[in-house]
Amino acid sequence: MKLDRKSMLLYAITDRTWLKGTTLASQVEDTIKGGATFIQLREKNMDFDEFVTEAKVIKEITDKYNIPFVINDNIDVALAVNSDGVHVGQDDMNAKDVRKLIGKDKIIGVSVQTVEQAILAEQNGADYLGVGSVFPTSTKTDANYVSIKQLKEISKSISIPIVAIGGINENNIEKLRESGIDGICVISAIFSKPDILEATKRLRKLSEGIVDYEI
Ligand SMILES: Cc1ncc(COP(=O)(O)OP(=O)(O)O)c(N)n1
Ligand SMILES: Cc1nc(C(=O)O)sc1CCOP(=O)(O)O
Repeated sequence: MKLDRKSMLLYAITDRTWLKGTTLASQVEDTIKGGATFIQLREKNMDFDEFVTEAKVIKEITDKYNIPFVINDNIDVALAVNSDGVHVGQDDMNAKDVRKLIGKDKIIGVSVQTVEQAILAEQNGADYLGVGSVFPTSTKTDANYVSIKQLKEISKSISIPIVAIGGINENNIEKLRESGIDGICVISAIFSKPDILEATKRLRKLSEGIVDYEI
């Protein structure tokens, strides 16, 4: 799948913390109906078989709506379900080695916190970058803070699309205007909400207002 910059607009990462009797699949479908443009399946405590089973279910939904779907960290799961790609962090395999495993047509996203990491990730063949944490977050306890100034420097230093991540919500998204990002990436601002579809709709409208390309 070729990555369209506009598909970065509202990037949702899954989290089962707030399932509240429903399924992750129905939550993912709600967020897509509300306007999410990209889905990442992030599972930190799941064995391979269960992860693959879950990923297949989510992929059916993202395929139905033609939304890019990547797997967090686990390249074997990405290969097993033929996801559109993978997202890796600084402590994971680098993009060059990931590319050798998943092939030239897949999407590789890389998390970065510095200009140096961003330039290297682009040189290594990353298709997009996730930059954060731009605000305090309780979703990822080991996240490193990246200022808006650093975010702007990173966006100026590379030509691949970037999303900001970490603690972004309806009240602070405006601070990301003119930071050079192609979209926002959120977990709790969508999945912790009682009405995921409506929360996504509001974030979608707000994210359309802060990016500098035509929707
Ligand atoms: C789009 C996006 N950006 C950043 C991250 C964080 O990735 P990483 O640093 O590997 O941390 P974990 O998500 O693995 O805890 C991400 N997942 N997605
Ligand atoms: C998964 C993740 N990565 C981050 C990074 O800084 O790289 S922050 C983060 C958590 C994002 O969740 P929320 O939108 O609930 O703050």
